[in-house]
Amino acid sequence: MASKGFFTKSFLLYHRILHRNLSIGKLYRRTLSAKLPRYPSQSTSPPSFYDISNKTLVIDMDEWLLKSNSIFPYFMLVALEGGGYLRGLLLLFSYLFLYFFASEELMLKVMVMFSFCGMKVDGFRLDRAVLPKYFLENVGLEGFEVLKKGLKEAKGVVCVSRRVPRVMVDGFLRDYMGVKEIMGREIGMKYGFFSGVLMDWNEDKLAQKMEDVGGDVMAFGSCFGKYSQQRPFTEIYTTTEQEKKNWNTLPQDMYPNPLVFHDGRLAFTPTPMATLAMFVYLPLGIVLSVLRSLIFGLLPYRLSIPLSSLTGSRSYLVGQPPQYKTGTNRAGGQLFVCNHRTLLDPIAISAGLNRPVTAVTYSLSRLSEIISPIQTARLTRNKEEDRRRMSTLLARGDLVVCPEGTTCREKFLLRFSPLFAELTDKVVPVALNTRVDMFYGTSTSIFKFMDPFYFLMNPRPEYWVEFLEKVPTEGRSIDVANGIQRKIGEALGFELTVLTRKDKYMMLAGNEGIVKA
Ligand SMILES: O=P(O)(O)OC[C@H](O)CO
Repeated sequence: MASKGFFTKSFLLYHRILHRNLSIGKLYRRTLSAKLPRYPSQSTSPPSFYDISNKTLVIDMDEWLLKSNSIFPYFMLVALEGGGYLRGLLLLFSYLFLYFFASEELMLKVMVMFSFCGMKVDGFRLDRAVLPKYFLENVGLEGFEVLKKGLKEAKGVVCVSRRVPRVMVDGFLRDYMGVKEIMGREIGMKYGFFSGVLMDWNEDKLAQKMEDVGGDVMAFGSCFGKYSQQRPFTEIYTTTEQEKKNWNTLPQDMYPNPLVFHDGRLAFTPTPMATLAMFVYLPLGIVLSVLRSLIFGLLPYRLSIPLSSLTGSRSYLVGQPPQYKTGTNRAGGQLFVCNHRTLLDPIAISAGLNRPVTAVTYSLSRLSEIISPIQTARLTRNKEEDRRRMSTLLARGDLVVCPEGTTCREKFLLRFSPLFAELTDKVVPVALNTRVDMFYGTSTSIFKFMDPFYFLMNPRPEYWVEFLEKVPTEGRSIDVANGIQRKIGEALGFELTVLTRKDKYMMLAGNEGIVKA
């Protein structure tokens, strides 16, 4: 009897909490939007946005900066990239289940729980390595203009994330938007792990922060309760999701800091439906990946290229591959110098030439070496030793070198290490590009050996190979290397940088990317 009473009470309590979450949460949002003045979406700047030198801007990231209010994809990225497929699947099912009856707050708490519970705090880098790309792709130009003006002219700018926890937005706001004052909800931690419990929003902390920064406060996106009651804001601007649909997306060339590096396997925004589609496709993707690996590993190119195109992959050869001819070089073979998109670059070049080549690498897993259809040789990062190894290989036949030393996913070229220019009289620059639609075939994680399989797991992976005019290697090797970087950059329309492998690994993985020889 007692237990029956207990269950009845528990059920009623559960029902009351659910009902409160369900109705109050939604009502609050409606009242909030209805009360506040709207920022007309067709206007390029808010009405009295002239002199803001004595003002503090409080910008709600979710409501004002981002175009779409849907935050599920960011949690799915954390779950999949930080936890794995099982965690992703749990998050997806719980979301789909709760979608029809839970309040926004309840959904948020569940998403945080499934994405973070048990994840290590130390070394959590998803906010810097993975999430910024997706936030950037969702920034509305109109909202961004306000932030940009604020950062340039206002007394202070505080960016607030009321829904997405601070630990997820910090890297994006700090590294890519240039915001220094960031406030968001915290996630509980215990013994160095995230507990997955989402803490309540701390209005007092925000009020204190605004007091510290000083000046009149202008709010964008949402009203900030306590503070505005004590000291009314000078202006409040809000907008609706419907209005934001008409906003423009921030173009890539307007990113305050360019997105050169990012990590993570997913190459699409994991909305609930897109994630579901990926899970359904996954078994077929694995079969395709194995099949394509076997095709390229066992068959000659004249058969493997048409056969793999039957499986959906595409390769394009632009320009005429150089004729097989030795003599002009001091060494025996030709030296092909390419930009680096994936581990499969040398194979793509070999297929374009329709003859075997040797590839030099810095960090190839044993598995990749074993299954590689072309010969590979390791470099050591010791200049003299690498020069000796490359010269020996070049004397034996054609050699492919990727002087960037690491892959780059975006339209940028990293610094070209000049050692290759000291080996031979002429080199053949090769411009490479790839396209993936579901998974990236590169990573900085410990599962790097899976990189080529992920590339081949895409429904329609694509490779472009363009052989450029031979270039003489006269003059200083660094000038030759820069000249070839420029030529490849022009061919691809990519931007040149002086960034290195070390820069990439420091940013994405927190190490220098050094692999034992
Ligand atoms: O895995 P990445 O992107 O560091 O590139 C690996 C290169 O192939 C090293 O030679």
